[in-house]
Amino acid sequence: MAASAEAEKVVITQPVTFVTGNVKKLEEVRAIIGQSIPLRSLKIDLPELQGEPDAISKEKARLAAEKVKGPVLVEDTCLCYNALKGLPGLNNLLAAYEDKSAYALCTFSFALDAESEPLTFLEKTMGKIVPPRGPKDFGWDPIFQPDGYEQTFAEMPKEEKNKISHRYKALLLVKAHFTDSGYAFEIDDSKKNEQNLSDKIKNDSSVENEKDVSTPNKRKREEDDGVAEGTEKEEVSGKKAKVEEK
Ligand SMILES: O=c1[nH]c(=O)c2ncn([C@@H]3O[C@H](COP(=O)(O)OP(=O)(O)OP(=O)(O)O)[C@@H](O)[C@H]3O)c2[nH]1
Ligand SMILES: [Mg+2]
Repeated sequence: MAASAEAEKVVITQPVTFVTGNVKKLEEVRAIIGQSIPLRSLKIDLPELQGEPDAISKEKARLAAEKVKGPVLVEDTCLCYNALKGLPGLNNLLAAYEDKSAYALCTFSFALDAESEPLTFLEKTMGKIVPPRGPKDFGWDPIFQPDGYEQTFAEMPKEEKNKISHRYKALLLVKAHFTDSGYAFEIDDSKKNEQNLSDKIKNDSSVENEKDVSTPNKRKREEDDGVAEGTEKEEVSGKKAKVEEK
């Protein structure tokens, strides 16, 4: 168990593990959260789930908490087109529609442990789809221009995107929850400097490296997102990995 209830406060004895395979996301989450929540990261394979964003996110958090055996944060983001009734879709599908408005939807879920009901935090940033402008190193950033701005997310300095993005707004809710919840982090000195859970990962089959089980499409997306093989060694070391038992 990562946490135990004590009168009003909940003691958390290990950093929150942000489970993601996306290095660009991780960079932004780290920049936005700063030192406000003790955080480490882990890339593990979780099934691609179908359904409503909050239900998908909760289930993803539950599965992640089972594997990590401690508090986890997970995130899913999609670009939703109003012309397609909020459905995520491909950019060229939108060419047939006059309405280019869209929103970036970001859903975080936090689970204290595998037994606790995950909490979900959802936010959006409104904007429109434009022909690509700016660096192409993060997903759809070049084609999304937020309302009130002349630049696409890709053209903006990172600090600017991180002040207005879907991810920033959703993380504000996460941070507010941590402030209000009475969580008390009491982390061993040995765990304090642990940036990535991979520091503690050993060879085993219970947590697979995502790269081993990627489908070709997922691998293509990972390459687009800059997390293809060899670019994220600090996140997961070894072919197969296991979270060390507490
Ligand atoms: O231009 C972008 N700006 C963003 O701010 C952003 N956030 C996510 N994405 C992309 O949307 C797809 C599904 O995202 P997604 O939430 O399923 O992520 P993922 O599967 O890559 O990682 P994870 O689920 O392991 O955390 C992936 O291609 C992500 O790269 C973004 N693209
Ligand atoms: Mg995903």
